[in-house]
Amino acid sequence: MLEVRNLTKRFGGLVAVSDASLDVPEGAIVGLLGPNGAGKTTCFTIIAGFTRADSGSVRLNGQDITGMAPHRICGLGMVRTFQIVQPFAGLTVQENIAVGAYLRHDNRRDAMAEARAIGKRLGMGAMLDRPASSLTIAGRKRLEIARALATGAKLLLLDEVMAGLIPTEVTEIVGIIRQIRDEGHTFLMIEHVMQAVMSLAETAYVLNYGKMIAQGTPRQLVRDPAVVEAYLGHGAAARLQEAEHA
Ligand SMILES: Nc1ncnc2c1ncn2[C@@H]1O[C@H](COP(=O)(O)OP(=O)(O)OP(=O)(O)O)[C@@H](O)[C@H]1O
Repeated sequence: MLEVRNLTKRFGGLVAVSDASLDVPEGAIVGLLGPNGAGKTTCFTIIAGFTRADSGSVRLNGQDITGMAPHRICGLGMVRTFQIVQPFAGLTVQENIAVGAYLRHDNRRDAMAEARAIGKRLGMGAMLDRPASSLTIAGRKRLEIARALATGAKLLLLDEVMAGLIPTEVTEIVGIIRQIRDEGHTFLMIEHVMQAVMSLAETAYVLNYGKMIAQGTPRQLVRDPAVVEAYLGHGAAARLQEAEHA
């Protein structure tokens, strides 16, 4: 469904993303992992059309969307969420979700009806008429997913939707993502919460200093010495093995 090939993005002298490629098959949940500053969010901003890459290409359902504007990409069925969730504080939760729905509905009544249905599906029924400013972090993360879903996009790029949540809230969002996938959606997700990655992603990619250093099942990746060293530093894999055998 999504084919990303050889993306490179420089900020001055810093190569934030370097020749990175990945694939997301339809119906999959794919993880994008890596330590802080590895280039994950920059990859998302390029894929979703918010930044232009210096080189490389992005194809969605076979169509070349490289350099296309975010709203056009969204219209073709792919949308991203943001790590720092910023709802329209003066609008209700339902009105915030409706902002996404206006992409495919040109009148308020239909957009609001769609927003209500999606909010209920995501367990937000009791919050719909409250101002978005009253939501907890967990509520805001749900709202972010709801707003993305309301656009009608089938491929969702989730940027750290579990960050800042307590374990029971993580479990709830994991359940919601699984439910949305079963209803016919596909996910590429940046995630640091390993409990969520382990239980959701069938496959994941690991970025380090902008380069894709590994791909595999989450279980394979946590045992991959290159991945362990990317997170814990040079020599960490050997030290961990020694400690295990001591
Ligand atoms: N607009 C920008 N201008 C200059 N440097 C940038 C810009 N955006 C990102 N960077 C740099 O590019 C590198 C990759 O950043 P990015 O936010 O993509 O990493 P990340 O893997 O998403 O990190 P995190 O897990 O901390 O969110 C970092 O060194 C960052 O400081």
